[in-house]
Amino acid sequence: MSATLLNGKELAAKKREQMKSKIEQLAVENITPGLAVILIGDNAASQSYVRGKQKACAEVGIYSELIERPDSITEQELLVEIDRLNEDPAIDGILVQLPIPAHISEQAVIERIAPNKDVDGFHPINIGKMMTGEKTFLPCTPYGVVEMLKEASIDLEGKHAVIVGRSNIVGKPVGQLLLNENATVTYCHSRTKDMRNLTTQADILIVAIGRPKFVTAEDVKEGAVVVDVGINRVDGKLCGDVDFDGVKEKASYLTPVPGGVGPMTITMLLENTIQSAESRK
Ligand SMILES: Nc1nc2c(c(=O)[nH]1)N[C@@H](CN(C=O)c1ccc(C(=O)N[C@@H](CCC(=O)O)C(=O)O)cc1)CN2
Repeated sequence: MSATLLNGKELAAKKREQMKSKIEQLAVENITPGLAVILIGDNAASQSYVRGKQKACAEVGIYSELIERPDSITEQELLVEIDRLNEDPAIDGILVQLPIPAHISEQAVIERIAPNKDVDGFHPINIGKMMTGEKTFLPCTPYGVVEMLKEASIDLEGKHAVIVGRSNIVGKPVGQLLLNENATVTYCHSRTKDMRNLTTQADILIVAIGRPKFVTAEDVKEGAVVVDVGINRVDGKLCGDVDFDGVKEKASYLTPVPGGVGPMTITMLLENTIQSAESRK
């Protein structure tokens, strides 16, 4: 069997097209959604993701503001910047591009963003709401993963979802979102013993461990749905956390890298920003 590819690039384009009409509706009420992106330092990947966010905003009609600061910025200076944006009525969403320098507390920064402008969905209040199934801003990558599964009409009810990775921005929340969809969820991580015994039981395998080609065909059950959240650069080429060529012969569905989950991350950020602007009404 060769897996059907879950094309995130195509779904992202379709969703962005649909967003344009929502934004036109908001314009009738004199509302232009606004997103502020804070970029610290000169990490090349972060610069590229931020450029992607700005380009996507322009494409659908979201006003975006880029605040660039050097690595030497203090935590206090950054918090003051966030306070200013929290008060700015033209800004519906604020995000600080991660990672940030080690001398700044990531948690302090996340918690300073007003929960009603936290379009990354990282604030503890929004995480709590996600856990209880209340409407809130969902973290963009996990949100994108679930949207891709739904678009392909993949039934999640009662399915065994195994998550490889436990980061705060992907692993933990994607498990929670799948639990909210009535999947049975198991988490694996770097300290898990006999991981293959768990991954081979997965109907749905989500891989976000940050190691190139970590999951191979031997780790996958025949017919499983495999979602690769990894983005690694090896010898100047992008690859995921899944050995694509081997796993595609065993999985029923598989996300490619690039062109899978990545483009959905930015698209769900746009969705959250529009959702925030709609609450101005
Ligand atoms: N504040 C945040 N920081 C980070 C997040 C986040 O959601 N919020 N996620 C990642 C980076 N990220 C968005 O910020 C992101 C990653 C990947 C892509 C993407 O489109 N990837 C492409 C490949 C692009 C390439 O050539 O490198 C793909 O997979 O097809 C978009 C956004 C960490 N930081």
